[in-house]
Amino acid sequence: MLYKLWKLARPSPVLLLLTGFLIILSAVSGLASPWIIRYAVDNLILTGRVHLLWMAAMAIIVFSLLQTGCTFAARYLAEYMGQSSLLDLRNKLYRHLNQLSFSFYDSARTGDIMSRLTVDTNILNNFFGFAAINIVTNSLTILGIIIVLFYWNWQLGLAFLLITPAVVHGINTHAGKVQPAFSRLHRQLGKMTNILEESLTGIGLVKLTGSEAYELEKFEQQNREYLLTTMSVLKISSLWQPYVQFLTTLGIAVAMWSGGRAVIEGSITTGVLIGFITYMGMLVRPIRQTGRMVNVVARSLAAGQRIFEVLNWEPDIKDAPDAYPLPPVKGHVCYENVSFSYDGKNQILEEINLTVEPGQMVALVGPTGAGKTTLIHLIDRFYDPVGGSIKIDGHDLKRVTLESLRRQLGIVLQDTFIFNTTIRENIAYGKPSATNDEVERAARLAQIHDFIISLPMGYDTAVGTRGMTLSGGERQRIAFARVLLTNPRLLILDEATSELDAQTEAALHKAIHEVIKNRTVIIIAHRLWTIQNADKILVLSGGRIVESGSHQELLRLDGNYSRFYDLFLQNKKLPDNFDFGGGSQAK
Ligand SMILES: Nc1ncnc2c1ncn2[C@@H]1O[C@H](COP(=O)(O)OP(=O)(O)OP(=O)(O)O)[C@@H](O)[C@H]1O
Repeated sequence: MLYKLWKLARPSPVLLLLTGFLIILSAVSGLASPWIIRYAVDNLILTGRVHLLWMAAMAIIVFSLLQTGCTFAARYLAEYMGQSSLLDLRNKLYRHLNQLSFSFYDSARTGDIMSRLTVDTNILNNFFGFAAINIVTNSLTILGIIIVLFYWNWQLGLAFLLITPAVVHGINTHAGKVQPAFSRLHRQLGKMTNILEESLTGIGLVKLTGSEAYELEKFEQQNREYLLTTMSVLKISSLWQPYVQFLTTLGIAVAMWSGGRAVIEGSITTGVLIGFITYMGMLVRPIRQTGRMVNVVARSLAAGQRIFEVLNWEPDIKDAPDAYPLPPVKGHVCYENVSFSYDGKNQILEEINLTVEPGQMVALVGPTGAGKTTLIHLIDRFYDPVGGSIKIDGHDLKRVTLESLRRQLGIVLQDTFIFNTTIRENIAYGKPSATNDEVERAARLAQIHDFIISLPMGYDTAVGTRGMTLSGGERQRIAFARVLLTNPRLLILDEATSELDAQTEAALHKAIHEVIKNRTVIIIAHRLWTIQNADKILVLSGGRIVESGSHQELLRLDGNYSRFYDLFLQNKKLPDNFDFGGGSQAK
């Protein structure tokens, strides 16, 4: 995992070398002070050369300044390298998430994904910058101190080494417990973010159903779990600091005892003992920090694992190796024996055969759950059929590039997505280069221009999260304008089912009328107007086409459609639960 993280970071070799050099300089200058103290005690203080003491004091200050400068520069460079890598990583993750198939998001937990992209990358932030530099600096400092101690007096060095097994054992135990604990912590955070994300997205439903208390309880429970998990992590990491403090004090006591005797016996000088004890004191910070860094590394490994999991998710639907761009679409669509299942068990569509000629409008009608939306999501390749094939102008969709296909399709779904930005940007979403005139022309055709200019800020009006400040009819007409701007030859529409007032209904019809002109249109029809004007109507039930023909042909057939149409005339709306005679849904 560490190697994978290293490969991910790909730091610049020049900056890396420079940082390494600065770290070594910082560690060496940090080691200088006790050495100077030893010299000053033995050669200046005990010999009474007071007038030279200022030089020793100055030397300590100079080395300390050097250490400060080098540490600053090394940290800054390491942070710069770390942040640059993270910038790339976040972009890479986001690009990857965009490439994943639509089906992935059917079951994915958005909160969890967001937490991986933000929290986990932020944890790596510590690892690449501050942890990496601390680990290297501390290791060098500890090694340097050990070398100096042995060089001064190997017996005293050995006394120091007495505490080493306890330190190593401590770090090991610490690391073994800390990593799983942090993995638990991250999972818990993902769960909490998920609950938050879902309840805020569905805040309307939460309020309408008076479920605030229920949502609060769910959140509080996860929040409590998070606290418990955090406490278990803190218990492990809090023990570490006092443990190291005790060990080093133990080392100092041993040094005092055996070193003091050595001074009295004359085998070492007073300066050596004082220098030795100063070094021992200096050890507390790097050892303690190394333990803390074990935490950071453990957290980073857990975070890295979750990030690599994202990068390993493969899109189900991607370009074939020999995929070619779909030539400009004329609008001929052909479904040949298409069948589909979401889970490999329940057939949602069976043996669908359908041909749409360029410029035709085909309406799909059928009860809820019949498979209408699924059928149109096979054209945009949100899903691929499990049997049969779909062709546009004779090109099998699996052979053309996704980008060229989707760029040429215009799709307006029932639950239109509106971004939290201005109306202008929402309309220009599929074509950011569009001029103001183009945006306005599209809005006029979609019968929404007059409404937009009646707003105080006109096209620059911000529409709130998911277009909350707009009505359903207005949102849909903005979506029409968005599609008109890209001028697609093939248009797929899912008409709104909701009841609209007469004026909005009329505006929407006029908009649809403009939108469908000179295009091939496949429309999931919920309204009388649309059905009557369709060149062909397909009645879908239980995943099969049970009747097909023009409105008049189907009425003459006097079958399910005509019964359904009579009902429709009475209700002014398609009855969702009408039995079209296609049997029960295949599920
Ligand atoms: N992402 C999915 N994963 C699994 N099953 C799904 C998925 N989407 C839809 N289904 C199931 O597939 C069947 C057909 O759904 P589909 O949305 O295509 O019907 P529809 O005719 O468009 O219905 P409606 O008119 O209510 O929108 C339904 O039984 C539905 O539960």
